[in-house]
Amino acid sequence: MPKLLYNYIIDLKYNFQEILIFFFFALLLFRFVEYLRHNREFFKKVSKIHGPPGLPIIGNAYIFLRNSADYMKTIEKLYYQYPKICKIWLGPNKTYCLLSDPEYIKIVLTNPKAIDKSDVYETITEVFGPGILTAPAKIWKPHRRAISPSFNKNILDSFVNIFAQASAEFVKRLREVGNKKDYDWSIFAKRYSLDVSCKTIIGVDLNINYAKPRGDDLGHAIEMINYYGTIKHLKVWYQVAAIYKFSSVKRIFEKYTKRFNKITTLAVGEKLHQLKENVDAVYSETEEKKRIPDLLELIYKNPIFTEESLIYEVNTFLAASMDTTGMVICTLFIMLAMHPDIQQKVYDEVIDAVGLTGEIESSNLVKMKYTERAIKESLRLFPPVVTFGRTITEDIDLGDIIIPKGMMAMVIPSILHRDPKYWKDPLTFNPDRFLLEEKSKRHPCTYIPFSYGARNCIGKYYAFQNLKTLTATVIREFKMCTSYKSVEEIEFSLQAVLTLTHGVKLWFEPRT
Ligand code: HEM
Repeated sequence: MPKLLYNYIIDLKYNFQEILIFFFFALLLFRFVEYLRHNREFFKKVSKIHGPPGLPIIGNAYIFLRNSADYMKTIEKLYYQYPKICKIWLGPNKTYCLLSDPEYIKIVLTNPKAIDKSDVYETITEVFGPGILTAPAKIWKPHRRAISPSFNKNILDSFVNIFAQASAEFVKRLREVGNKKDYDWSIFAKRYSLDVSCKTIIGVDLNINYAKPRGDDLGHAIEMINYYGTIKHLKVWYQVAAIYKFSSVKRIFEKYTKRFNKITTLAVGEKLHQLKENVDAVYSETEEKKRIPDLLELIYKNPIFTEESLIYEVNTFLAASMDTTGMVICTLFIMLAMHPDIQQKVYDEVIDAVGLTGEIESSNLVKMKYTERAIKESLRLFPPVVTFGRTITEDIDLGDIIIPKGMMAMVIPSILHRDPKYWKDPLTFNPDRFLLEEKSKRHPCTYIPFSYGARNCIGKYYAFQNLKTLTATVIREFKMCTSYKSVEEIEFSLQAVLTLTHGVKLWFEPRT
């Protein structure tokens, strides 16, 4: 090839590359300008909400390029730096407002324009399907209506028997390993919680393994899903589909998602088969009295549910109850261990209500008012659901400011519950904050461990009955001890459910 022609082709090739690059950036700029023009109204409204200055395209994402323990500190800083409401940009389609004013929180959480969940729940939906925790408003409404009657007081009180039996198993295990100081009690507590959930929700015993927690598939799968789901969400680079697609995080996450779904699909399928076979079963009066129908049995006949949607709901209940309740068990026991005087009061109340060996029933749980206040105070300092969010589907007027349609509202109970503006000596563990006369002095949205409004936690009463039963069973036989000295020492990180950074430093000494 003559040299001249060769040079000409090389030049053309490079020019062609330059032209391509030029067009690529021109297109990007054009799309960005179009995006700004199209969303002019939105940006105008958003600009009235204060927040940290953002960079073009990535907004405030640069602030969060750290690990999840630092995320909490960064968000806390923003919470106090921009009072009442703070705007946070995490890219062109991710505009959040962090709400810290209780009245704003109430307006949003009770607003029909804020029923849909925010993008924080995408990963949970991927795993568990659109159960009522994550479902969009049009599925959520009829499903919640159909499920709610099964969460009535009588039915949940009938579960106390199951909680008491499982608590006795828990205590049996404590007798064997309770004095171990380096034992991972969070796994143990979560196994207890999963065990009772399987028995009350699907009515099956999946042989949740207390003795060898890591060997049990279902519980381990949920933990892995939580862990890798959080990594996926918090590490900004995994938001780039191409990076996530080829990552080991995706591979492991999918492996455990499959494992979890295989187990629950099988269990629900078998249970539905059994229910359909026994549909005409007639029970004698005494049998009927003894029978404790599980939640699946109570809802499966409703025609709005398909077998697939029942699996989604069961998945949701298992996931929503295991880690939350498990974590409260740990933080409540740590708090009691750290405050021997309060532990003694709970012990005295339990002995008054049920004696040293009496059976625990719903009728004596009602008497445990101080224990209930201790659980509430523990939920104040350590709300297991660290954050929750809503997508705003129409503009919401907060009185002095508007949250525009398309924004996502976030609430962080773990920060709100320690805000000195609403809580005197916020880091002091004091169950008497929940005496009626004290409670009536506060705005209802200064304390929201179970959220607020139509999409609040459906399992709140269930959780209290369960926690009271377990606490009463354990405290009758053991003194709870911890090496934590103060609330300040107990750090936690921002995962789907609160996780203690330095572990659960608990052990149990038999009462003699
Ligand atoms: C102490 C334990 C618990 C805490 C702190 C807790 C907390 C919460 C919170 C904060 C929400 C709202 C999340 C949001 O707004 O996005 C929620 C929703 C939910 N929780 Fe719980 N939960 C607990 C136990 C349970 C239990 C035991 C069950 C089931 C047996 C359960 C089932 C649900 C369900 C199904 C939802 C979704 C409700 C809806 O959107 O209609 N939770 N929970």
